[in-house]
Amino acid sequence: MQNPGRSGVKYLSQEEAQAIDQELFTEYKFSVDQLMELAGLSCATAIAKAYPPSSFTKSPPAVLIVCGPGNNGGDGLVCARHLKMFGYEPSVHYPKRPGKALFEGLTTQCQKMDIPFLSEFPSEAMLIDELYGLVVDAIFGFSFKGAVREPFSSILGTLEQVTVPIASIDIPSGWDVEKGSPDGIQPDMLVSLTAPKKAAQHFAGRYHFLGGRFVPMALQQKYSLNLPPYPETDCILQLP
Ligand SMILES: NC(=O)C1=CN([C@@H]2O[C@H](COP(=O)(O)OP(=O)(O)OC[C@H]3O[C@@H](n4cnc5c(N)ncnc54)[C@H](O)[C@@H]3O)[C@@H](O)[C@H]2O)[C@H](O)CC1
Ligand SMILES: [K+]
Repeated sequence: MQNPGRSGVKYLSQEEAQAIDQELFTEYKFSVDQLMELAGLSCATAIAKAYPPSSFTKSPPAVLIVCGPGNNGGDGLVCARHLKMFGYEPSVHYPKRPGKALFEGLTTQCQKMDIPFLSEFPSEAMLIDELYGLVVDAIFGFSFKGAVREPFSSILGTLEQVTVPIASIDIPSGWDVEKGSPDGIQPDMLVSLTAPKKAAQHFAGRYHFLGGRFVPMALQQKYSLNLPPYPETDCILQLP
């Protein structure tokens, strides 16, 4: 059944998001690193559009990127690398690292670009507000389920109190993928990848972007995604 949002675009259930993801890999033969690169680049591009370095009150424009244990965290690492290329000063916190070559490679790339990895998460929201102009939430994506486990419950508790804007990749972390979470973090930006998930209907921040311009038309049609056209060669588009 279609579930069109304000722009006519379909909002996906958790099951649909995972099915499309699987089909991209098994039927369409994309590799995870290919799509992750495009996803992370989309997020960095959306950030650069909404929060250009000149809009930061401090120079250099410092960004804290919090990465989780799955592919959403991988998108965060790619995003950090592109933000550095775009002139930002990213720092990464990556407390639960999967022992897989893909993530180890992305971590090394960041380290070799002098992106610091913080071993401790700043315990006070005030400290984050002082040191950074933006937080990127790359903790959980569409596979999140149940109550948040440590260390991410403490991290999200702190992020609920920060006053600098939060940019969430794909889903605001800690939110139920379909129902959202009124008490959770309230990001200022959401970059929905492939298509927005149902939780995005509860997003109340200023910037909602669609990114991940990699879904072949046949797959878009199969799932009735009804995606608006991306402008020219852009990898992102802003949703109303
Ligand atoms: N097709 C696309 O659009 C693409 C999207 N990408 C990104 O990938 C994520 C989905 O990645 P996945 O690895 O399936 O899952 P998550 O990152 O959401 O997290 C899984 C990870 O988290 C752990 N976990 C789950 N629930 C909890 C909990 N309650 N507490 C603590 N930990 C939890 C779980 O054990 C796993 O370790 C998608 O959203 C996009 O961001 C791809 O990059 C490209 C294709
Ligand atoms: K997220």
